[in-house]
Amino acid sequence: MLELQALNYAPATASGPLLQDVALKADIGRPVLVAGASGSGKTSLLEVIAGLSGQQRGSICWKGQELSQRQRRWLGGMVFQFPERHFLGLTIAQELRLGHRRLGGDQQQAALNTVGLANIRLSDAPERLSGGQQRRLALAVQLLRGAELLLLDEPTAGLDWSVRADVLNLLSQLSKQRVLIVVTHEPQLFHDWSCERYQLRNGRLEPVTTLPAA
Ligand SMILES: Nc1ncnc2c1ncn2[C@@H]1O[C@H](COP(=O)(O)OP(=O)(O)OP(=O)(O)O)[C@@H](O)[C@H]1O
Repeated sequence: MLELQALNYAPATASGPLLQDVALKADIGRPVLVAGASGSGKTSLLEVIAGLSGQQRGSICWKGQELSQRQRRWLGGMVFQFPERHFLGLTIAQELRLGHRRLGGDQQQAALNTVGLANIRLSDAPERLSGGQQRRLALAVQLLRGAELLLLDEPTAGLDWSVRADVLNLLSQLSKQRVLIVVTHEPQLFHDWSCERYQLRNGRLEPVTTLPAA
């Protein structure tokens, strides 16, 4: 459903290519996990897929059609590692309405329930939520937008183990109906996750069959 071919990304401000000859396929029901050390290019990869950056070479196709950078911005539901840098709403309710302008109370509550935020106060500022809750809120906005492609940057970073398990369960559930790509520097946390696994090293992506040691 999503297919990247021979992707090269080399912004003018970098001394060399950040992504080189990247190929990847992702489909509904089969989430993709990309592991990589800090600086290997994980966020750059998601940003190019989401149309926040443009590649120099290669193609990104969705359902067999090549997409422009602008079309990718529309398609991709990016959940940043630090969503608080991207919040626009002054309250949680306003933030949710970015995903759906005429949002009814039931839809709002359903989205919050889905991401495990059933009991938060909608009149609070999004910044009052914990880091893990902020990522869930950002995810709820993308679900309300109806994003068919979810791109998650380090969804487990900085969470304690019990919350991590909830996040992994949530991602598994979401991947049954959407194409999902997760990048992480802690792939060991995903050891029993059913997914396609890749390793990113210095901008080069390789499929992996065994996980690196924890
Ligand atoms: N626009 C840019 N211009 C120059 N260098 C960049 C640009 N974007 C990213 N880089 C550099 O490219 C490398 C890869 O960055 P990227 O953020 O994609 O890595 P990452 O794997 O997500 O790292 P981390 O896990 O630390 O967030 C880093 O060395 C970064 O400083």
